[in-house]
Amino acid sequence: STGDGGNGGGRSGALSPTLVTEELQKIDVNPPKGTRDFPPEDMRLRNWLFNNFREVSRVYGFEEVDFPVLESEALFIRKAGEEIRDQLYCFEDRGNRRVALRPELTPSLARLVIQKGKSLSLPLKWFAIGQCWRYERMTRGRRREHYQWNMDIIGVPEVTAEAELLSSIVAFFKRIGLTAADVGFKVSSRKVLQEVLKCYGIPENMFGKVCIIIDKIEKIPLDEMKKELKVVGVSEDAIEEMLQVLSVKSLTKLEEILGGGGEAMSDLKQLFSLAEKFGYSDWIQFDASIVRGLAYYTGIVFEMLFQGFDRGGKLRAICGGGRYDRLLSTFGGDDLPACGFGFGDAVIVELLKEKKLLPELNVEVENIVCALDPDLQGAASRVATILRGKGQTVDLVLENKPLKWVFKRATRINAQRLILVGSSEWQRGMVGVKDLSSGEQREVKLDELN
Ligand SMILES: Nc1ccc(Br)nc1
Repeated sequence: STGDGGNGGGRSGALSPTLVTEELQKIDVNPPKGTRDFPPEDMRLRNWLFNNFREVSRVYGFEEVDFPVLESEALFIRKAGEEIRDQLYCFEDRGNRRVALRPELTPSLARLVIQKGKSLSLPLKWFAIGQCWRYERMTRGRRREHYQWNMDIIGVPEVTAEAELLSSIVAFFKRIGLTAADVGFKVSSRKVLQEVLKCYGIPENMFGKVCIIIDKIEKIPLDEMKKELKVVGVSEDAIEEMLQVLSVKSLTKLEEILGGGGEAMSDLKQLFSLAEKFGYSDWIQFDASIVRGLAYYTGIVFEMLFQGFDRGGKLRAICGGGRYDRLLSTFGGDDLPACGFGFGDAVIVELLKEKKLLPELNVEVENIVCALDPDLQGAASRVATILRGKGQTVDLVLENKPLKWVFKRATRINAQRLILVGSSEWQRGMVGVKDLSSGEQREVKLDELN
């Protein structure tokens, strides 16, 4: 530090009375409610997870992007009643601007695409890993931040985009040891319900309202739900058929109800056919019920959509995504076909714990270098620099410590070799090298050290 020894440098020198008072107040050393620290052992797991996200994104030819965690609040204020709006982590900054910590990444991506406009050559295949926020009353004790991996394809109207994204998530699951027996994807299309509603003359602008009511299917008695649907103008027959469709778990059955001519059926058939070619048919199933939560839980209205789930049925959705062709125009841009998913860092870790698939990630270093007396600290620094120049990891002992302490540290940091810089050896251009697994000890010429 180039601290001037003043109060700011935290070094010796007269402390002003205010600092003395402030210094004495004990601060809360825990992170803010709903947030996490990542000490080394947790950071190793997070890096392992994110490196898998990144490796899949790289192999699929996606480019990494990022955006500010702080955005204008207006980016996330869409239709009223959306859960994401109620939980927005928003405030007024010192310039009296309404800002918010991003609750999701897709609106920022849409903003950047609009900003870049015609300068972008389509299709875009972008990925991001970013921290997202929500402000929930802590009564529910849930987290207020998580990290999300997003992959988005902009400019491809065909179902091939959805198929490609699903393939990338399957590739990720396989990389971390999960199989189709552990997880799957429920796939559907909002067009399924739309076609049913259309048959009964329900206008498309009613879709959101109907979804919100249908989403209560497991929370309120059926006749209560039917009553609410009737209030918004859905007939008894339409309700019966909708409920029948919502329980359908196979494309064949769906075709019997909808007939083969509609867009929903052709989209879904194409997706399932592509899944077979990609080799992940075992991972996906049709499930109209996921359409229920469309209208509000993410704010982005998906056309075709998918949701990764654990087959044990104990956990919340692992990931979710789909097509959102109309998002850009909600921000005043020209619409472009868009498709993407979000994958949080919490549920997947819970699942890996349950499956005993969490990796053993120990700290390890190749060398610990120690001067045997204070006059050789410079020599030890030189040895460390030589090894580091060869790309080796080195923990350099920075203080005059007894050997017992050095061995203890070597064990704790899982060092493979101990390099001892002693006076007589150094005179002869040598250092002591001890292999900490075999115990073998030898002298090595400095210029032969590798
Ligand atoms: N959207 C969102 C943000 C933060 C958390 Br934790 N969960 C969901």
